[in-house]
Amino acid sequence: MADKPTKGLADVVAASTALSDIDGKAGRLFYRGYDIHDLAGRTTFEEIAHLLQRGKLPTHDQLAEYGAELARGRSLGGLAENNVAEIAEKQAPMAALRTLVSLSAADDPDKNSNAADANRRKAARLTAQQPILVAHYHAARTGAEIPEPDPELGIAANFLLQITGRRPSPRETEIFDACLVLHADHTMNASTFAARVCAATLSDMHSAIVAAIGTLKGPLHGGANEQVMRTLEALDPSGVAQAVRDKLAAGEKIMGFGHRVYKTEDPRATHLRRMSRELGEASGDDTYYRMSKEMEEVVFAEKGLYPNVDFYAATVYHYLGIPTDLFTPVFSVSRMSGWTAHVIEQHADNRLIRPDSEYIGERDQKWIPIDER
Ligand SMILES: CC(=O)SCCNC(=O)CCNC(=O)[C@H](O)C(C)(C)COP(=O)(O)OP(=O)(O)OC[C@H]1O[C@@H](n2cnc3c(N)ncnc32)[C@H](O)[C@@H]1OP(=O)(O)O
Ligand SMILES: O=C([O-])CC(=O)C(=O)O
Repeated sequence: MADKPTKGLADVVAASTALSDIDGKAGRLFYRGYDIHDLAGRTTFEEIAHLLQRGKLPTHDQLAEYGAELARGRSLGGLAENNVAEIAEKQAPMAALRTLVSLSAADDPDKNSNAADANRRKAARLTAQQPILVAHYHAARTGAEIPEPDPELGIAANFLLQITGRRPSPRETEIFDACLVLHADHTMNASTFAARVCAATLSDMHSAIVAAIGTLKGPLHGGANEQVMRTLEALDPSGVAQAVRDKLAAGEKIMGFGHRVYKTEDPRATHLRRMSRELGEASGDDTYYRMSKEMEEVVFAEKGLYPNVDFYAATVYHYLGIPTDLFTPVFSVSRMSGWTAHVIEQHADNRLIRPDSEYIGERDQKWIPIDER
């Protein structure tokens, strides 16, 4: 046993996985051995969810079958559906999703089983339901009519349709699909680790996903994409460089920069930067893209830090018309495919995850009766 803990478990190998792999020095990411650069823009999110949850990139027939399973699985359980309005009144989006997924467990036909086939079915249902939960939440708080999912469209296009009320263009769909592909899995990130710790007690998949959602929510993890947009909105476009230098000088962290594993450019940021630029230019006002580029240059010059996946995702989502407080929920729509695959993997070859701790408190304390303390 190591004598000293590694703060934040940095560099500790906490699990074996066949799902994703990162080369942090070279800036490379693989899903089941496929380079993310070969997948983004060429495969749909549904294909990636199939790859992660079912082990292989699907054939046309397998994809049609999986797509039908997703379509059947997206109806929300009565408990979640009947309570979404009150939840939307009282909870911010990520807290609401945590609650709604917990409620949806009650209506899942496989809720009492961790068997492999039950887990596979639950993984598909959770993946299908997450975008619908976000859309229902958004409709409940805005009072908007939620368009029915179009059976001709995939998860990416249907999500944009339901959130914006407008049918996305083919290029917008392609870009958003690529975003979902890019966020699907990422080795032992904090939310996935939380899911695996929960699953390793032989608790059920919904409980593990609730743990994961609560973990993704934090601004040091998935919550950073929303904070990136809030930072951009608060900055004066003509004073970006100085404002960033001032924040750094004051010891503030700049959201969307830095990563535990990547020591060079995050390969996903390369795609997201390009997409942000394209959408910004197409919108006729690429101010936020240009501000982001300037921030990137200053943060690199001052701290040698690279943008992570959350940085350019923020402006991409903004240009796609997604409300800022739904950016982290969008992350959860994608990462659901990876989380559920990790729960399947954990249950298939399980051992309780229970690390040790270093005791740093007082020792040899003398007990004193309460009246004498
Ligand atoms: C999907 C994702 O989860 S991607 C990450 C999303 N999170 C963010 O964008 C939040 C901002 N970034 C960060 O807080 C960190 O870089 C993390 C959480 C991503 C990684 O954290 P760690 O590996 O623990 O690195 P840690 O926070 O210890 O940073 C190391 C050093 O770099 C500095 N640093 C790291 N990130 C940043 C940042 N974004 N801005 C300014 N300084 C930073 C730290 O202050 C620290 O400096 P010090 O050694 O002088 O104290
Ligand atoms: O891997 C991490 O630490 C954070 C994460 O989820 C990602 O970058 O996608």
